[in-house]
Amino acid sequence: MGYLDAQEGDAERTAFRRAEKRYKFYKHSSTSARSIKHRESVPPTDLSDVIDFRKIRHLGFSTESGIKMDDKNFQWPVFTMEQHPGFYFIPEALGIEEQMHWIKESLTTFPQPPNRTNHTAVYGPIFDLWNRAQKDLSETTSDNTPDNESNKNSADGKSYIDANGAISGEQQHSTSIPLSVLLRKLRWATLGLQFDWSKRAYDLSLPYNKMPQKLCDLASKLAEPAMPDSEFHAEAAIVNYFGQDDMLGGHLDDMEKDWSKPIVSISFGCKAIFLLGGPTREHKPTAMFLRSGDVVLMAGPARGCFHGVPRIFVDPKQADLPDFSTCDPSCKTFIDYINRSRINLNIRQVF
Ligand SMILES: O=C(O)CCC(=O)C(=O)O
Ligand SMILES: [Fe+2]
Repeated sequence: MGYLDAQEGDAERTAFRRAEKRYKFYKHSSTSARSIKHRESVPPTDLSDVIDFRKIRHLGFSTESGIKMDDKNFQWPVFTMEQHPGFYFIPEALGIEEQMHWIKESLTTFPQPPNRTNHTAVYGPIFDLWNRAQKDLSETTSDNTPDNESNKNSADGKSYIDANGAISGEQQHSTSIPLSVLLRKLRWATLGLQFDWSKRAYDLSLPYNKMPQKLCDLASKLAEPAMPDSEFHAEAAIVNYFGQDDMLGGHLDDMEKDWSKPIVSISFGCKAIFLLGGPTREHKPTAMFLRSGDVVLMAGPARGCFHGVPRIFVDPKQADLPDFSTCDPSCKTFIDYINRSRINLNIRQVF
C-alpha cells in the first residue's frame, strides 16, 4: 500500500510524524548486547493522552473538553469532537458473533478474485488463500517459517507459489514461497469497485463483484449519524490486515466524489491507536484507541484530515480482545489469527 509506512528521515519533521514516532512499536526481540542497550534507551509508550471512548462511554462522562455523546437519536451512543467536525466514534457497535462473521469473511471471501490484494500484482489471482494456508499450517507441526524461505526443502507437505502464480505441492524454485507465508503477508484486499494503489484511483476497467448486500446494509445503518437525511450506498471497501509491526502511515482518503458521504470504518481484533489530524501534517493529531467492534465515521471536513494507525497492541495483556471463545468450534483458526492481528474494514460510497 502506497502510504503504509512513514518515510524514514521524515520522522521528526511534522506534528503528525512526531505523533507516529511517539506511539509506534519499538522492537526489543533480540537479546544481543546492542538490543539490550537499545531497550534501556526506549521508555514504555506514554498512553496518557490517548482518548478512550469506550471508557468514557462506561463512565458516562468525559474530562476531555469538546467531546459530546448522543445516545438518543441513534441505535448506538455516538461520540463527536468539537475540534474534528464530521468525525464520529461509535464504541462497541458490533457484537461478538457479528464481529466473528466479518473476521471470517475478511479472511476467506474478501481476498478472493476478482478482488485484488497486495499479492495480486506479484502472483496474479490466488484462490482460496486462507483454506490452502490453513491446510499447510495444520499439516506442519510448527510454523516457525522465516521470511526468507529460499533454502527450505521441498518435501515438507506445504503448498508453494512461484513468481508466475503457479501453486504446487513442492517447492519448484528457490524463490517459491509457502502459501502460509503469503497469508501472513496479506496486507490489504479491495472489494466492490477496485482501487489501484499505484495510481491512487478507482480503476473502473478492472473486473469486480458487487459489494455483498449484507455489508451494504450494515454500512448504511452505521453511516446514519453522519447522514441522517439521506442513504449511504456502499460501492467499495478496503480491508487492511495488520500484524504487530505493521502501521498505516498518515494519509488522506480523497478519491471519492462526495465528501458528505462518510467513510465507514470498522475495527476487528487487537487494539490499535488511531491518529486523527488536520488538513496538513503540521496539525497535531488527536490519538484515540480503536478496539474490536468499534466504528469510526469520517465525513465532510473530517474527510480532508490526515489520519493513520501507528500502533497495534498484539500483546495479550494490552490487546483488549473480546472473548471469542463463546463462538462455535469452527472459529478456532480465525480466533488464532485475530488474537495476534487486527483487521480494519473501511467502506466507501465512490460516486
Ligand atoms: O485501520 C484503520 O483504522 C484506518 C484505515 C484507513 O484509514 C484506510 O484504509 O484508509
Ligand atoms: Fe484512511
